[in-house]
Amino acid sequence: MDRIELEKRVEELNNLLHEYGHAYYVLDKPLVSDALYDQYMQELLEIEAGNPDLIFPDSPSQRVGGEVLTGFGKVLHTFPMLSLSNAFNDEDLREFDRRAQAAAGHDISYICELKIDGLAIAIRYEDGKFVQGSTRGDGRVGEEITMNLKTIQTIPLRLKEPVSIEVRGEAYMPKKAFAKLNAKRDEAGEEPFANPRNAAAGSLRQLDPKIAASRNLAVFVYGIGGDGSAYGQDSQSDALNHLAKLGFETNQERQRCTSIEEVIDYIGKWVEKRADLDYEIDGIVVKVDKFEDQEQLGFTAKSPKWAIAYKFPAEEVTTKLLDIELSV
Ligand SMILES: CC(C)(CNC(=O)c1ccc(Oc2ccccc2)cc1)c1ccc2c(N)nc(N)nc2n1
Repeated sequence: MDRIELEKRVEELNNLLHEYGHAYYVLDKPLVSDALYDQYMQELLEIEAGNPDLIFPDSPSQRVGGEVLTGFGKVLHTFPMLSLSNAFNDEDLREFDRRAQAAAGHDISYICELKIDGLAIAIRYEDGKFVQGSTRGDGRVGEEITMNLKTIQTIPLRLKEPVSIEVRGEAYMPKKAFAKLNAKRDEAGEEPFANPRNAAAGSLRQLDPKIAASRNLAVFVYGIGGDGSAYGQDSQSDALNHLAKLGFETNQERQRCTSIEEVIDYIGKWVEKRADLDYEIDGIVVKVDKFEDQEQLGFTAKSPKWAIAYKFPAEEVTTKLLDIELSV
C-alpha cells in the first residue's frame, strides 16, 4: 500500500476496533468474532510498528502504555468531587423527602442508582478523545492515573461524539476477578486483598500499567462534570442516557421513582438481591432527578442536599467473624 492508502487503512482499523471494542465490552453484544477482532488489531499493530507516525494517541493499540511511572502527578478537578450524606433507615429517607419537597414547593421525582463499592474517578475528554484520568483524592485534588485508566476496556478512548467533557464514575473489580486475583496471590504466598474495593484501589495505584491491565477492572459512570445541565440535559436520568449514547458503561439497574415510598421499595428489593450482582455494592444513591429541583436544594460545604446514600449494614461475613471473636 502507498502512504495514502496506509493512512486510510489505519483510520479504518481505528474506527472498526473502537466500534467492536464498545460493542463487546460496554454493550456485551459482540459484532465480530474474537478471531476477526484480533486479526484487525494485529494488522494495526504491524502497520504502527512500521509507521510510528501513524499511531493515533487514542489508537486501540495504545491501551497498555509502555513505561513504568515513578509516581503520580496531581490533578486539580475542574469541578469538585463532592461526597454524599448518609441515610441508614426508612425514616432518614422520609426526612430527606420532606426537606426536598419543602425546598422545591412541589412533588419530587427521584432516581435510584446502585452505589458500587469501588473507587471514585474523574475522566476528562477533549474533542471526544480520552485525555486524563484521576482519583477523587480530597475532592479538589486527585492523583493522575491516566495510564492505568486507559487499560480499562469499558472506558472509551474515543467518544461517539467529539465533545469535551468531564465524567465521574466508580472503578471497581468484579467479584469473579477478585476471587481469581486472591487465589493467584494465595498461590504466590502474597497477602490477599480484603475486599474488591481495596483490590481496585491497589490496582489503580500500580505504577506499572501492565499490572493494572491484568486486573480486569471496570467502570460505571454516573455523572457529567458538576452536573449535566451544562450539556443540555434537564435531569440525572437524561444525563445517564446521554453518557450511554456517548459510549460509556452506565449501570442498568437504575430506576426513576415518583415517590419516596417507591424508593424505599426499590431499596428493599436490593437488600435481598445484592448477592446476585457480579460486583459489590455498599448501598443505593438516591438523587432528586430534575436539575431544576437540584438547584433549589443546593449544597452543604461538602455534599449536595439533593442526593443521599442509603448505606446497607455491613455484610453478614463480618458478623460471623464477630461471632467467632465473641465465642472465644
Ligand atoms: C452526586 C455525587 C456527589 C456526584 N456529584 C458531584 O460530585 C457534584 C460536584 C459538583 C457539582 O456542582 C458544583 C459545580 C461547581 C462547584 C460546586 C458544585 C454537582 C455535583 C455522587 C457521589 C458519589 C456517587 C456514587 N458513589 N455513586 C453514584 N451512583 N452516584 C454518586 N454521586
